[in-house]
Amino acid sequence: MAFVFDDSYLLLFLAAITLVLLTRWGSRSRRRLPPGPKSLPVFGNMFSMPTEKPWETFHQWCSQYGDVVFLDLPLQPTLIAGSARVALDLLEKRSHIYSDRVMCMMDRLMAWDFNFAFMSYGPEWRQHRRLFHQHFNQGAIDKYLPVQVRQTKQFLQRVLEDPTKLPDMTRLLFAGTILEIVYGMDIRDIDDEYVKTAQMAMEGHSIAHIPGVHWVEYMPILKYIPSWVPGATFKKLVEKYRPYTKRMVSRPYQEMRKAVSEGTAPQSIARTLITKAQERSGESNEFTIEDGLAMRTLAITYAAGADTSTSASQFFLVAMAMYPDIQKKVQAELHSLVGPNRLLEPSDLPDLIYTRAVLLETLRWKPVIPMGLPHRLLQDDEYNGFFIPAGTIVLSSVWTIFRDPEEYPDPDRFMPERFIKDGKINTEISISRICPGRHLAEVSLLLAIANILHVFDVIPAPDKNGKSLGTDMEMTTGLVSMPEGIPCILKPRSSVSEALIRDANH
Ligand code: HEM
Repeated sequence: MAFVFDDSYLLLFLAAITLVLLTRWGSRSRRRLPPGPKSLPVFGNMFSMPTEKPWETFHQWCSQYGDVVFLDLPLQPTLIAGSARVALDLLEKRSHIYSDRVMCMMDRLMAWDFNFAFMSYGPEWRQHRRLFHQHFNQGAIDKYLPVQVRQTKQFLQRVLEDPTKLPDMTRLLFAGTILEIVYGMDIRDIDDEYVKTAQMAMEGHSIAHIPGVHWVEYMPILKYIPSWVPGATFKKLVEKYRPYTKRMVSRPYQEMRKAVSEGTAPQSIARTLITKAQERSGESNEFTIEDGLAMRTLAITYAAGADTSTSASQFFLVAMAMYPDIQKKVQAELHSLVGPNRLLEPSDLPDLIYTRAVLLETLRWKPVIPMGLPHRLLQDDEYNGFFIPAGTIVLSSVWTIFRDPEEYPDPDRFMPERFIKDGKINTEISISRICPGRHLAEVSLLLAIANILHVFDVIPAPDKNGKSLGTDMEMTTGLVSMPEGIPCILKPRSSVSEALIRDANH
C-alpha cells in the first residue's frame, strides 16, 4: 500500500512519537546517566548537535563534563568516549557488547547498506570481513608492492610536471593504487569517470554521518516524505547521492566479470575472485551469492581506503610546509639511509624511524576520522557508576583522545619526537587497531611521504591574501576530514633529484 501523507497521518504520527519519547525520557531520567549538555524534555540534545566540525564541540563537552559524555538524542542515545582509558575500557575490554555497528537510515537510503564497515556484529559482517582479511592481511599485501611503487613514481612525475595540483594528485595516487590492486584499473586522470562517481558517493556517505543532524534518524518514518516538502533536505541529499553509490558498487565488478569471460581481465583481486566464482557456477555464468559477497567487499576498499589515505597525505604536506625544521630532519634521515642517487624502495621502509614518527604524528595531529566510527552497545551496561542503555552509539572522540595533554604535551604542536624513545618508535597507536586496511595504508603512505621528501622540498604558498601559513589549518567536516586546501608547492630539491624523478621507470 502506498503511503499517503496527509494531515491526519501527520498528527497521529507526531502524537505517537511524542508518547514514545516521553515514556523513554521518563524511564531514563530515573537512572544515573553520564553527564552531558543540558537536554530538553522529549527532544533531548537534538538542537545542541553541531553541524560543523562536531569533534571540536565534543572536545569542549569533554573538558566541561569529563571523559564520558552522554547525549540524549531521540531513538539514538549517544556516548562520547573522551579519553584513551574510556575507549579502551569500553571498546576493547568490553568489545563483546560494544562492537555492534549501526547502519544509519541515511546510509540505507543512500544505498550504502552494502558496506560491511557499518554492518551489525554478526555472521554477515564476519563473512565480509573474512574475505577482506584474506586479501589485505600482513602476509598478503607484499604482492601489491609493485603497484604501490609504480603509483608512487607516477605521482612524483605528475607533480614535477605540475606542482600546483596537489589535492588532485594525492587523490589520484591513492585512488589509483587501490583501484589497480582491486580491479586492475589503470587510472591516469582524476577526471576518470569511476573516480568521480566514487567521490560523489563518498561525499554523500560523509554527509550522511554528520551525527544528529538528519531528522530521519530520529523519525525513520520521515523517509516517506517527498523531497519537495519544505525542510526535507535529507531527501534531496538522498536523491542526489544514491545513484552514485549504486554505480560505484556494481559497475567495476560487472565490467570485470565481462572481461574475465572474454579472457581480457587484468591481474587483480577481482579477477581472482570472479574466476573462482565462475569455476563454481560453470557454464551458466550467472551472478552468484559469491559474486555478491565479492562485489560488496571489494567496493568498500575504495570507500574505506582512498579518502583516508589521501587525507593523511594531505595533512602531512601541510604539516611539512608549516614545520620546515621537521622536514629537514626527515630529509637528513632519508639522505643518510639511501643517499641522493636513488629513490626509496619498500625494503628501505623498516629502517625509517623519524619518517615513520612523522607519519604517526600526522595521524595524531589531524586525525583523519576525528570522531572514530560509531560502535553500538548491545545490552544495558554500567560504567563508573553510570547507566548506559542498550542501543547507545559510542563515538570515540579521537580528536580529544589525541589532544590529551598528559599523553601528548603541547598537543597542538606537530612534534614527531613524541613517538620516539631510545632511537626506536615507541607507541601503542597505529593507524587504527582494528582497521583491516592498516597494513596496506602504512606501506602506501610511508613509501609516498618518504619519496616526496627525498626529492622535493615542500614550500608554503602564500594564501590568496598574500599571507603565509600559520601553524594551524581548517579541516573539512565529515566522517573523513581533509585539510581545506593544500597551501604549498613541491619543488625538486636539486637537479639530481629532478633527474631521479624523470628517469624513474614504471
Ligand atoms: C590513513 C589511512 C586509514 C585510516 C586512518 C583508517 C582508519 C580506520 C578506522 C578508525 C576504522 C574504524 C575502527 C573502529 O571500528 O573503531 C577503520 C575501519 C576500516 N578500514 Fe581503515 N583506515 C585507513 C586506511 C584503510 C585502507 C587503505 C583500507 C582498505 C584497503 C581500509 C579499510 C577499512 C575497513 C574495511 C574498515 C571497516 C572494518 C570493520 O568494520 O570491520 N582502511 N579504518
